[in-house]
Amino acid sequence: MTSNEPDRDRPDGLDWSRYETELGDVAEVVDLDAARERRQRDDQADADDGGPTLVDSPEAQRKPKLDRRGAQRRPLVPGWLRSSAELRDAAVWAAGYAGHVTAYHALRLPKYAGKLALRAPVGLVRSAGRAFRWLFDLEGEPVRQATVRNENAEQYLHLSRQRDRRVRWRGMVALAVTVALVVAVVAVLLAPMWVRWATLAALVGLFGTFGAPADKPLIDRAVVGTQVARLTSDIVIRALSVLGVAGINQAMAKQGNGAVTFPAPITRDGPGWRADVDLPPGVTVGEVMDRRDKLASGLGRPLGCVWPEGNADVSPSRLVLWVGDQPMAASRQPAWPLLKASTVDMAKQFPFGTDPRGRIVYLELPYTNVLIGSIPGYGKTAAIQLPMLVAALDPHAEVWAYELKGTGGLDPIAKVCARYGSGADDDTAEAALQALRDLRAECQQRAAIIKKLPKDVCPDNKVTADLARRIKGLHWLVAGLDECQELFAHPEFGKEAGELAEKIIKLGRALGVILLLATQRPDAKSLPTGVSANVGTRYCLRVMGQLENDMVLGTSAYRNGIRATMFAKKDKGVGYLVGAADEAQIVRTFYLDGPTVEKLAARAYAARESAGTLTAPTVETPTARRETLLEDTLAVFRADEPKLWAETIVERLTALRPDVYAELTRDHLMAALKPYGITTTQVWGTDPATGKGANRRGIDRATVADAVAERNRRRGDSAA
Ligand SMILES: Nc1ncnc2c1ncn2[C@@H]1O[C@H](COP(=O)(O)OP(=O)(O)OP(=O)(O)O)[C@@H](O)[C@H]1O
Repeated sequence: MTSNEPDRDRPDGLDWSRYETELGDVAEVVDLDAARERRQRDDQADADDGGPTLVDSPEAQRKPKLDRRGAQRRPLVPGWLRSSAELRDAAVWAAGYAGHVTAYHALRLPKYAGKLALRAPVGLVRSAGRAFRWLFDLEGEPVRQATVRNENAEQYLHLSRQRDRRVRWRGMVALAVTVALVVAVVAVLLAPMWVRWATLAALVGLFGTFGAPADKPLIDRAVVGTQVARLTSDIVIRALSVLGVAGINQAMAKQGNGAVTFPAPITRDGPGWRADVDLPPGVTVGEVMDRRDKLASGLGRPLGCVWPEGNADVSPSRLVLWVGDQPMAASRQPAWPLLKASTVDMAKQFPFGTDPRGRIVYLELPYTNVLIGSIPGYGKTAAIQLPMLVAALDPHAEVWAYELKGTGGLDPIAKVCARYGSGADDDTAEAALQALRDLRAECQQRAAIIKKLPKDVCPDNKVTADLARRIKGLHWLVAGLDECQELFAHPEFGKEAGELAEKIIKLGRALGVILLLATQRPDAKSLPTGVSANVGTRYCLRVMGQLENDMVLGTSAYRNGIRATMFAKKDKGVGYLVGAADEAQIVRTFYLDGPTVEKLAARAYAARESAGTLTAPTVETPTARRETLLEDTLAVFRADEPKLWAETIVERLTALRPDVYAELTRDHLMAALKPYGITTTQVWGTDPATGKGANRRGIDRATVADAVAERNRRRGDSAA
């Protein structure tokens, strides 16, 4: 054996003879054929005794073939050109942009003209100077001087001759130009006045341009664009490496940047960049989505620009990363395409929002139910309002709405609702429960109607768009319950409401009854599992935990990487939409402010009026009633009555003005007084019929008196 110790006995420290002997022992002459045979025998023996065998067949080791049948075909025409709404939006943008730039510069024309006039003398002198240098070939002067300094007579002579030749023919050209100029000047002087002015303007423009300082452009910038960094594979890999995902880090430690692969080129996709990424084996897209903020930090972009999504059809580790030029919440959203519509066909899909790439996302109401959830203040009411407005704009659809928080979020559409209730009190909850009971009964009636229809009219045993329009009792019926947790978690009505809602969701779908639910508390108590498990379309805005996420979006949604927990504080109106398409989509709803909703509701009201489908609105009060209601309500209180039951007020009002208040009900009264800030309280009183005392909904006289005073004050202000 060799040793690392040097030989102490020899002067050079090496025992050569020992090394030779050792080498002789190990080195042998190999017979190649014999060795090959031996190896084959050994392999066979290994296989026979269960030793290592080759497990990958030659086919398996070959590079995978491109599966042309299963390959995804790229669209011939880009998406924005295929969608008329997006095309219109792009055209409107282009026209608006061109219009802005034109108007901007048109306004500044006098400024540009003044600048040109100031710069023209400098331009004239510069042009004359250039002409002079050209005429006398002054560019060659330094070279000629150099030949003089070097005393190179032959070279100097050659250059001088060349210069003389040049100056001669350039002189002739200059003479011709001068003559032409003189003729032109005379012609202009003899021409009409406008030609003279036009020539002067052209000359000022020409010399003004020549006279411009290099660092001061003539025209101002009409638009200031922001530079957006390109997304490259290096940037994506760097961002993934800082996420702190153990699987990515380990794979990168072994394979370097090759641990993350890109199955398709990084491309521009809408107003942003799209990167398809294959994460290292064992890493799921969910792990990346959980760290969206770190990803954004690694990419160096605002959080609202970074939208990681999964493509579970390919693999749980296929990440589709879209990085927008602008944060989604800040980017301009097109106007709701139905803003100008006077009527809508509810059977057709309607625009619900836009995805991060700015494309419109559609939702279909028939044959589905909708569940919307989020923590408070992230856009549930705004989201539920859209399908309700669509239903309202279809004059043949019936709309019921209950808003159980009492903030009046759905008040603007109240007048087109066949049933409406708003309040955080037991009465409104009871009214909503009654509505569910009636919906359940409605489902049974509809089932009976459908059963009687001949097969050729109703082959699928379900309400179709045609049947909804033609057959009495089969029209679309859309019922919305905003803040439905108040009903489902109600100690008295909750259980029954949950059971009814589940039945309606299961049955109503095919019968033209569509339930829309919005909740800010998606937990087991406030959202019965039977309801959350059966809803077809789900929209989840920001939530804080996995449980709420899965209650709204469906079991395993969180595990599959569909996580509404990743939405940040600024992502108002942004949520995951599941059930509207094959894939879960990130959608920002179209936001309509109060006055816009009022306008649309007024249009829906008019459409219903002309179609004759206005079902006795519960809130609408005749003009006469609206004018006098406050004073009349105050008048029916006797001086010794600080509070009265609502039904007593209704009785007295009807007695006071039978023509105006003949059809007034307790709910009408409440709804009509609500805009004045008058709400109900529990009032103790005695029932004149039975003589028994009871606690019922009533009104405080002082609040009515305050409302009258406030209204009079406002009228006084506006008159002044
Ligand atoms: N699509 C949207 N785009 C932009 N902002 C939105 C959008 N939707 C909602 N918002 C903003 O979020 C605010 C809250 O919306 P909304 O009242 O619908 O929330 P909510 O979840 O119903 O609240 P709460 O639970 O308190 O009733 C709105 O006032 C609006 O400023």
